[in-house]
Amino acid sequence: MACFRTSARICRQFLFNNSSSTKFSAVFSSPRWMSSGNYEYIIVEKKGEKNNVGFIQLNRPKALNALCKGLMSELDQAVQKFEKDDDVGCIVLTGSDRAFAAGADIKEMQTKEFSDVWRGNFLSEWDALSRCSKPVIAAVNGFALGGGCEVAMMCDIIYAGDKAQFGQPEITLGTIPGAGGTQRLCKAVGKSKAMEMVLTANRISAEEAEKAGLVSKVVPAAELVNEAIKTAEKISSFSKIATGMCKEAVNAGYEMSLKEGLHFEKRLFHASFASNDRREGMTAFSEKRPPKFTDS
Ligand SMILES: CCCCCCCCCCCCC/C=C/C(=O)SCCNC(=O)CCNC(=O)[C@H](O)C(C)(C)COP(=O)(O)OP(=O)(O)OC[C@H]1O[C@@H](n2cnc3c(N)ncnc32)[C@H](O)[C@@H]1OP(=O)(O)O
Repeated sequence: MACFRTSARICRQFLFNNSSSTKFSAVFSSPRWMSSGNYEYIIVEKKGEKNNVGFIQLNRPKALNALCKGLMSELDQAVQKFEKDDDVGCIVLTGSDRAFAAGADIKEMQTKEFSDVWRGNFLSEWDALSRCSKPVIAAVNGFALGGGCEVAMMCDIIYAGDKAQFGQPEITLGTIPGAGGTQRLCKAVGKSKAMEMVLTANRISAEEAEKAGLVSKVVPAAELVNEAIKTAEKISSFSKIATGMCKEAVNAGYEMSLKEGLHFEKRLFHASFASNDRREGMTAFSEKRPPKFTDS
């Protein structure tokens, strides 16, 4: 509500100063005004004692956070906004108690034809999440199915509430996962479990997901978001250059041979010696005081 009052005040002030209608329409059509926190499908806030955690909550409860075009485009916008925000060191992405996201919007996809998705390269534009240089924690309660599970796997860490369920049920719809479900899932849980999940549409529980390596922590559902924010605050307290390098090195390991990955890691380690934060971190240790990381 506060953000709406601010926007309204800005508009009143602008209108007072600029009476011409062309300028009026410029204000209401300007992307900045539209993306000043007025989202239809998500809630976007900064959280943590130092306001250094970017918090995005999928908020389309009537459709169990089904990933429609509007939601995915708002999610893309919000991730890009936090990517550029120097105060934010880590992002938390969550849904509702009942659903993180029950998949891509089936009703929206139902009428699409092959030529639409092929020529339009459907889904290719929504990659801000997987390209984000800052760590992203998925806090999953309830259903993470299809595209919902895929979005969670685009994140760097998955925390699950104890009632969470993960699955790739696309085969029940006569299709297959289309945003990493056959690729990232395989790397996370191994071929056999991944193949079983995509071929049978069987869901796995939070405990099974943790046992299989898809999830790094299971907590009581009610504590999930706070636990994720706590971890995000800790990550945000470190050097943003070092956390970005850690994320890049781990993800590069997915794509490279061990030899290439070790080389890439070593070169990033060497590069960290060019940062003020590395100098500050090692000096603070020797002087027995907490470091003050300032690189952004
Ligand atoms: C930075 C940008 C990032 C973006 C990333 C982009 C990529 C990611 C997205 C693209 C992925 C492409 C490939 C993926 C494809 C899919 O995901 S296909 C869908 C896979 N999911 C499913 O098959 C699950 C479908 N839902 C269900 O099986 C059930 O709803 C349920 C989850 C088991 C819950 O059942 P129940 O408790 O009985 O509730 P319902 O009555 O079924 O549902 C409540 C309402 O929600 C609607 N709904 C649920 N899921 C969807 C959905 N996937 N799409 C659209 N709508 C859905 C459901 O229809 C109900 O609504 P009403 O009918 O209006 O009451």
